[in-house]
Amino acid sequence: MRQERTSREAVLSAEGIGLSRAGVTVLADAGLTVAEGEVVALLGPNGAGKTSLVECLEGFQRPQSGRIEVLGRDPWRAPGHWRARIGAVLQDCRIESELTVGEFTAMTRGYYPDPLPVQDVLAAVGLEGLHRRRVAKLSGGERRRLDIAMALIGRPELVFLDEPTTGLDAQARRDLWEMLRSLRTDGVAMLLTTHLLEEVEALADRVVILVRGRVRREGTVAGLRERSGLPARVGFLAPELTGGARPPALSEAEYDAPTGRWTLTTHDPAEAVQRLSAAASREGFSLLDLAVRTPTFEDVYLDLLRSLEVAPR
Ligand SMILES: Nc1ncnc2c1ncn2[C@@H]1O[C@H](COP(=O)(O)OP(=O)(O)OP(=O)(O)O)[C@@H](O)[C@H]1O
Repeated sequence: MRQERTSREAVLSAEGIGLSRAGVTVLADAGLTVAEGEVVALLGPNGAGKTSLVECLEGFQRPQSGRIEVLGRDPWRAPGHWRARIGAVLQDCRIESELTVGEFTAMTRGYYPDPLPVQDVLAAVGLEGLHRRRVAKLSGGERRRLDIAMALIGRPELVFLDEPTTGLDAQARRDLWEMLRSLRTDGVAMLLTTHLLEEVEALADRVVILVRGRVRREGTVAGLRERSGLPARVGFLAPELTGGARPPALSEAEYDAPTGRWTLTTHDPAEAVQRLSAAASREGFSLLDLAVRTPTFEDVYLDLLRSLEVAPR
């Protein structure tokens, strides 16, 4: 497997991680690295072992085998001041408290040696107007923003983000991505676990794909897309052609009778469009609503999973 590496210093590295629970192999020889200022997305189907791997990296689970180093320490044995250098947005951390947002934030600041000012951290997640609101009264999306604020309040060098934008509306999600990108520019490393492939495209420098406890693919979004070899699709309407007798240029095209739409599958969409235009003027048919659809990262990921799930380990 080709790996795209960075020359920046690794803040997190793990190799050969093996973990079994109740006689079930959850992780087998899993490993990954995250460098300073790098966002790595950990992807995989439900039950692949993502949360278990992240819990090992956070020091909440102890693997039976392998080596982990996070900010220079083994997370399982690391002291309390190590934890203050790390932020975590857990899948289900929904804070419950009778305190107000401002009081809760001020209290959390007390756990860190050099925390952000209350106003700054609340403004960063768009909660500055809710300073006096009780935490228990926040909406789902507002609580998620508070989870994120608490993960960032200690100026972490590394942040674990487990489905960070769950429950956020479209604008809040985009605002959070923007904020995470600026943290990355400041050198903060992030390990992102998500099922939202749009989020991966927006944030991740590198993607690690875990299937049945093993890392099966690693690379950039662009690199994985390039290696996928998936074709593009060129679609159009040609009202003069009803799918019966077809010009030679459309011999390989699919025709969908209900919509009247033709689709050509090709690895060279520019050439296909040129060939179609030439055929259309030669044979006298129109090319309406012409659209070229290149594979999305979701197409690439699903295709990869299909090939990995059927392939032997
Ligand atoms: N304590 C445990 N006892 C038994 N099985 C466990 C235990 N913890 C995890 N597992 C199993 O290990 C596998 C990996 O679980 P994990 O939660 O790490 O997956 P995941 O990739 O995070 O899944 P999801 O995307 O659904 O959150 C699952 O099949 C799960 O049932």
